Amino acid sequence: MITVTNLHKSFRLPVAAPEGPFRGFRTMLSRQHAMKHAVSGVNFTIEPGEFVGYIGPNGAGKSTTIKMLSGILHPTSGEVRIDGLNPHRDRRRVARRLGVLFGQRSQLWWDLPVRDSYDILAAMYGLAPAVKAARMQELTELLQLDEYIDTPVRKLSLGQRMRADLAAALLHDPDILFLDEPTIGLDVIAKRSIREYLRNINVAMGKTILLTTHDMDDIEQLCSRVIVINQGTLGFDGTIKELRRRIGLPTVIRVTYRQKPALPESLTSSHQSIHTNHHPSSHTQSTASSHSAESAGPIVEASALHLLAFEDCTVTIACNRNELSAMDALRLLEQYGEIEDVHLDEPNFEDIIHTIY
Ligand SMILES: Nc1ncnc2c1ncn2[C@@H]1O[C@H](COP(=O)(O)OP(=O)(O)OP(=O)(O)O)[C@@H](O)[C@H]1O
Repeated sequence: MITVTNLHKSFRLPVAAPEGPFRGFRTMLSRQHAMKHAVSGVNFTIEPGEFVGYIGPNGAGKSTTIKMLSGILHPTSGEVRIDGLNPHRDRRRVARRLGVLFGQRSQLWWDLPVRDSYDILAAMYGLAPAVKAARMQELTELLQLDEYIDTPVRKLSLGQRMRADLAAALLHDPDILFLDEPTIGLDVIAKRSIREYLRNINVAMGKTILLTTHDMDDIEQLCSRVIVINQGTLGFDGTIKELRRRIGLPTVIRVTYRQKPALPESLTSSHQSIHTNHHPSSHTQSTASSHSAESAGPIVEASALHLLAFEDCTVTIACNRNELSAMDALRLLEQYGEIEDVHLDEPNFEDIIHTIY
């Protein structure tokens, strides 16, 4: 189990010297310093087997937290415990339980064939030859290492390099993985396969995973729970479903009737009154959708059903799922004519995140 209690990390930074010649040099010599509070009072607990997304905008404090969790940085105050151990003080014992992957930096030896990096890492972890062989076999099957195991790391594609790094993080069979942007820069196909591996590592191998990423599809497809950090403090900790509910962005429902429906006054009078941050995805764009996309105002008003557009036989409404289920909304709409086609457009997860950053 991972516990983080009132965690703080501040960096002391020199204050920039006034404009003028040799500014950089004068800043270096300056005795004036300011404190940068990268992480301020963060608390969370992660249970064994969880797959948790740790997200936030650039500079939010994600990497700093991961570095404190893995013992690379010492907290200014507060506490981190990995199965009761302090990652800074018990670094060796914690290192055996942890696998870490930094997507932007490889832990493999650049000029050596991939296989040689695993030999070095196995020696560093003191793995017995039989144990190492068994691990390599398992990882080769899981991550298809065969195709490039004898290739120098510098010659691998980014997708292959990420798989090779993932194997390196798993070689000593840690219980916990910290993954910092494991899909960064990958194309759609490579992203899909890395996600598949990660899901397997979590479900089949039972590893606990903490994942930081800027790719909201990673979070939506992999994580059962999401923790949001912004300017060093936690803004949300819960499931994606709870996050959707909390933000309350509307679901857009587009209904096409067989004939032009007779909408009641109460509904038509709600036309134009909607303000939403909802940006429908491209495949659902319609006149009504672009209407809603253009108005980036406050989150939808309290009333349950709002008319966004009414053109010929097509009616587009927004409904707040906290107040009315999509089924109930459809039952209401059914009263005004025979429905031919229905399209449901859930709030885009990117939009939800956008509202809390
Ligand atoms: N060693 C350091 N010295 C000074 N400031 C630092 C140091 N490391 C991080 N910071 C600052 O702390 C803040 C948090 O940085 P951190 O790298 O944790 O953010 P992040 O959420 O991982 O961002 P990104 O998504 O861009 O990687 C930033 O303002 C950063 O400039």
